Amino acid sequence: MKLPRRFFQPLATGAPAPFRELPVRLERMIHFVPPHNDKVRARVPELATQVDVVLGNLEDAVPADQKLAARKGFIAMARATDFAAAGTGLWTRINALNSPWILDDLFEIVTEVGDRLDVVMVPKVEGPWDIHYVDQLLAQLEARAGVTKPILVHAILETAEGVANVDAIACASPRMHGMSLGPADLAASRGMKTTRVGGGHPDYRVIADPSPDGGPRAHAQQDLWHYTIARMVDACQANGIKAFYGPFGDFSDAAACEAQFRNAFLMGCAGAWTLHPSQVALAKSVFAPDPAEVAFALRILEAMPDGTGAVMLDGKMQDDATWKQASVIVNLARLVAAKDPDLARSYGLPGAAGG
Ligand SMILES: CC(C)(COP(=O)(O)OP(=O)(O)OC[C@H]1O[C@@H](n2cnc3c(N)ncnc32)[C@H](O)[C@@H]1OP(=O)(O)O)[C@@H](O)C(=O)NCCC(=O)NCCSC(=O)C[C@](C)(O)C(=O)O
Ligand SMILES: [Mg+2]
Repeated sequence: MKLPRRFFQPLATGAPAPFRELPVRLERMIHFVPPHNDKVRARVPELATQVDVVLGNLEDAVPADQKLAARKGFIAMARATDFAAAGTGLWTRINALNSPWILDDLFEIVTEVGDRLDVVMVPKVEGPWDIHYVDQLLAQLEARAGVTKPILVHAILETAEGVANVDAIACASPRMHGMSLGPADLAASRGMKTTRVGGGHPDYRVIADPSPDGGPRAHAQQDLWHYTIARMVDACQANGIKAFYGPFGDFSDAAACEAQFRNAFLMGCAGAWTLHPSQVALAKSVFAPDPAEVAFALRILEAMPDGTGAVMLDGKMQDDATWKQASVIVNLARLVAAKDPDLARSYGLPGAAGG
């Protein structure tokens, strides 16, 4: 273990000092763009005004013979749009650490557009050693390219070993931005018997006891991802970083996507991935608090100005702990309101222009 005093020191001479606190940003959706696809890439300037994060994907879903085109396409799209001015994050998902592409992914991207890049998403992270490797390499490349803002690292939790090491991954470096669930690779790694990208399975359920009359037995489908999301959220929140639900692959089933996103939101996740334009509106509506919840949370804060004591609101006891829950909701609502004038109005909170 590194000594605490050395934790925040840059890992290369000339590299920027790591952030002490994560920049506070609204990240309801991480929108995946295939950068080798010229048609989709042409839409990026418009997308940048509609989503919170644009991610250029270099890893799975990019054919092996298109890997170099995807990397070049990402560099071109990073240059073509001023994401920072739009208040939109620019991320890339690099290839896996054991692949033939990762070194050039990082070398070329940090050298060419490192000053525009907010976060590098690292797939198939198995343990803190993977984060240490990327951390050191990024510091060397930042120093060489003269990058002044530290590039953050986001891990995908998508192997059984990664889940076993989730706590150590979350605190492996001050560069850690957060983590996302990778349900497809995780299913394969665990030997789960599914063929889906996220979401539930009709056979994963509990059923009621047989009834004496032999009638049909009630049953309820359970959430295959509950355990992993809970572990991920605890590991992330304990270390002051953010947890995200990952992808939902059935674009035709908006209701199931919404339910999975909402469970993750209620459990503590900050956002989810959007792989198709149809999922953007879903993520926007799910990962912002409900106006009625915000109104009630504001009443709690108002009723307990210093956050201590016990009061009754509508027959419900409020105390220091519900005040903290209310603060989580109101702080998120303020972040959303600053970006979304319609929601600002429905929350009764000041928007970007202060009105
Ligand atoms: C699946 C695909 C090929 C279907 O693309 P399509 O063109 O066949 O679909 P469409 O329904 O016909 O598309 C409608 C329109 O939207 C456009 N479009 C379509 N997608 C996008 C997009 N993302 N962003 C912006 N625009 C998009 C598309 O170009 C088209 O435009 P048009 O109306 O002008 O013709 C396409 O949606 C796509 O490439 N999406 C991203 C896929 C991806 O990144 N997958 C990897 C992440 S999931 C993962 O890796 C797992 C994980 C974590 O690792 C683990 O669990 O293990
Ligand atoms: Mg994967």
